[in-house]
Amino acid sequence: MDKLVKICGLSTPDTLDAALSAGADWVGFVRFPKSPRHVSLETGRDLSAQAKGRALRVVLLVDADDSFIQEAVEALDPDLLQLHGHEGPERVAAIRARFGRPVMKAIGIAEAADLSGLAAYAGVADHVLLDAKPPRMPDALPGGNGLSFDWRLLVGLDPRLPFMLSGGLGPGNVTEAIKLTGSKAVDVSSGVEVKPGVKDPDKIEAFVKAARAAFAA
Ligand SMILES: O=C(O)c1ccccc1NCC(=O)[C@H](O)[C@H](O)COP(=O)(O)O
Repeated sequence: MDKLVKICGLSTPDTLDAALSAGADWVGFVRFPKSPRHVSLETGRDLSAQAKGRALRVVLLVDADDSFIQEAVEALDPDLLQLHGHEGPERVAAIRARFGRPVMKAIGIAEAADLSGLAAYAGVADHVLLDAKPPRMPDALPGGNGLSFDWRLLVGLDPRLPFMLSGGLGPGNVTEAIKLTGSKAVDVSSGVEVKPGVKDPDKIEAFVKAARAAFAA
């Protein structure tokens, strides 16, 4: 995987423009109604058109059924689908085959044992997103919680497919995260916000700059 910076949960033209102008490689749009970052099909269509040709467009879905995925694919025409629920290898393979888009499967990490599930996605998913496991609370979101996991778990890891590091990253810690894990790809949502769902253009720019500098070091 090339060196990649992804800004996830963009929901307005201005903050999307900030991400594109800062040089984000991937931009993410959330299609999950319980999320403060959820975009309607109409907004998603417009944002996706704005990003087309400037960044790879990712649509994030959580345990979505085929009709929900179909309408997202038709409206947003994503370059990649991010599956952030309990989709197992068979479901990931089925979605990839049916919708003809590359897929990134999110895996929640809290301890070393959580990494053992990765191998099952080799040859099935195109990428994995290693994210912090969500808190065990009834209303917790499956992702976008601003929580980190212990990055030392990734030292020496052979994930057998390209991985992107996520969870609690921000302009102030992405340098250390890249240095420690050697990750070639990073993803952020809460760390470039002023409050859940409200992105900050200055933080977006600072994050992209810090990640690029760390990749180059
Ligand atoms: O961002 C959300 O609201 C969201 C909702 C449901 C599932 C996943 C969600 N976000 C996942 C992401 O891609 C985030 O970028 C990733 O979990 C990291 O989030 P953060 O720790 O807030 O940077």
